[in-house]
Amino acid sequence: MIKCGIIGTGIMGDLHAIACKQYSKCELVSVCDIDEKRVLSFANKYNIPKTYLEFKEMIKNEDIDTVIIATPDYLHCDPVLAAIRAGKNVLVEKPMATTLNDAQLILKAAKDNKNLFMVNFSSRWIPTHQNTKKAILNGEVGDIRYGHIRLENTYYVPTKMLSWSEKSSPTEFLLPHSIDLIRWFLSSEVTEVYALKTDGVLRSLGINTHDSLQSLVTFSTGAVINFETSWILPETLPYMVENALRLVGSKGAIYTDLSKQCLQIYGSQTNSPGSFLMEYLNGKWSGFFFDSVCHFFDCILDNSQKPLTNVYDGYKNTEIIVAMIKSAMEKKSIQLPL
Ligand SMILES: NC(=O)C1=CN([C@@H]2O[C@H](COP(=O)(O)OP(=O)(O)OC[C@H]3O[C@@H](n4cnc5c(N)ncnc54)[C@H](OP(=O)(O)O)[C@@H]3O)[C@@H](O)[C@H]2O)C=CC1
Ligand SMILES: O=C1CO[C@H](CO)[C@@H](O)[C@@H]1O
Repeated sequence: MIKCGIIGTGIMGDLHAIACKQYSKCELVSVCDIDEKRVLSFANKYNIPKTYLEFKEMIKNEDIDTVIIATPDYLHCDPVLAAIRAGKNVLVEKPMATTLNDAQLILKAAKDNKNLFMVNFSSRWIPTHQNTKKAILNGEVGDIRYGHIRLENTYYVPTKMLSWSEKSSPTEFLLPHSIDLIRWFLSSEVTEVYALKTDGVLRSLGINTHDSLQSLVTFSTGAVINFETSWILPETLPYMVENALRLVGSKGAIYTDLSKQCLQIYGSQTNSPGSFLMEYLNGKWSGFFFDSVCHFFDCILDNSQKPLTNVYDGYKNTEIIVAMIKSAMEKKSIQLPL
């Protein structure tokens, strides 16, 4: 039986708790948040016996062997290091870290640890992306030569959903998914990035971060992929996440468009509700986020299974994000590794 503790009781903490509760071999033993009212009501909602306001107190206990970290983007490093050093299995939300220094510390700590470490790059569990990977591996489109991937949010995300948006950015919040997918699809590392960002719309609303970033990224195979992200799509869109890609290979091309999630409802309003992150269907929870968390648990219980994403993926991902932001700030191309 996995004995798990969750750090962070926000939007993602909720989904992790639901996944823990549904996984038959996981017991949700403890939960931590800096907000006392929130942690108590969370524990009450999910029937979790122990609550903490300080993650070090929770982690040092022997009553858990596994820790899930769902704190804001810029607050992953300290709980991750504490959990690794205490010998726990660790699942950390994306991005693994937002600075190269934090990513290096985590890489080193996780390499020295025998327990499981996974970064929740949950997009790899989206069936469309699994099939994209399969098609590339089967050689259906030849070698990927160039392409475009975009992942963007409406204003809702930085202005209403996240209380910490100015301590992150669309680049740090959204591009971890796009970067992880393309590294995975191409089985190749980035050698150079050139990025440009736009600024001003969010800052005029008092949110001190950039609005959008576009980056031309060269991979060691020679492929060049254009990454695009933004936090200023209009809220009148029927969905919150714009999500599409096109990869052109030597023998064909792959197109995906997940923005409308195949469901459009035209009632008094236009609506395209998400239907595959995590949904309660036919009496149980399912969806790609649920599948990625279950995969982590499966790997803990069966050590012949290796997690699909590891600390090195997390490290390279942060390195690329840092390089993109540096490139956009300095208006010059950046060679990798940093
Ligand atoms: N894998 C995926 O598909 C997705 C992953 N994410 C990632 O999940 C992470 C969490 O995002 P989200 O749930 O939206 O954020 P939220 O702000 O909703 O939740 C974060 C929670 O962590 C709490 N917190 C902050 N510092 C600490 C601390 N030191 N100890 C314990 N708790 C703390 C916050 O408290 P307070 O509010 O009081 O500061 C808040 O309750 C982010 O890194 C995000 O990028 C997000 C969306 C999808
Ligand atoms: O990680 C993520 C950030 O939030 C987005 C929604 O705004 C998700 O699409 C994405 O999975």
